[in-house]
Amino acid sequence: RQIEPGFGPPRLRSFNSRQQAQVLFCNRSSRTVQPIWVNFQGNPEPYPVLLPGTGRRIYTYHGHIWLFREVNTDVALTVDKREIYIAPADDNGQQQPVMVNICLPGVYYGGQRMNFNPILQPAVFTLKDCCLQVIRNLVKPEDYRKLEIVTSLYDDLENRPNVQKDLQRLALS
Ligand SMILES: CC(=O)N[C@@H](C)C(=S)N1C[C@H](O)C[C@H]1C(=S)NCc1ccc(-c2scnc2C)cc1
Repeated sequence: RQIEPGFGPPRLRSFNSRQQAQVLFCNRSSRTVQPIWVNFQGNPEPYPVLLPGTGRRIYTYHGHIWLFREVNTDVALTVDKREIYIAPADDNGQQQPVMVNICLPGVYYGGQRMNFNPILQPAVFTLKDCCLQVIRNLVKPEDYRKLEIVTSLYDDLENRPNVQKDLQRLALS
């Protein structure tokens, strides 16, 4: 990826292909998922949420970039083990939609081993990440430092998932 001189860091952005693609967003997780479209300027645009276990047939375009987050917490979900999803070119106009299986990290839903009770699949967060998510849900940020825990965990709690931070990281990867 060549870095354009003087235009700041590279940005991940959707390609304006105008080639329509029909996909099926499938929320195979126990969380409420917010699809986020990375627009042509590289800015994240949130779309309507999908409740746990629901799907929705949507129109997007070849080369458009999506990522999926738990609503309110921004916890990252994955599609085929990846953080971003790029809508595929339409296979010569056969309009059968492409499945987009949105799962918690570490859960893979696809290939031959389709597990038909996907919602029960265990998430693969570390115990620490699970605990940080729970504490962030219970404690207001201004109260984190009242908790009698090792100070390094204050930083971990304050270092909550963030879409902009992840887009910058993904642009460099
Ligand atoms: C020229 C162009 O590409 N414009 C963008 C704004 C368009 S038309 N986009 C960007 C993404 O590729 C999706 C596409 C739009 S806005 N498609 C309509 C649409 C509307 C709602 C949804 C969603 S996502 C979760 N629930 C719904 C209803 C998905 C797609």
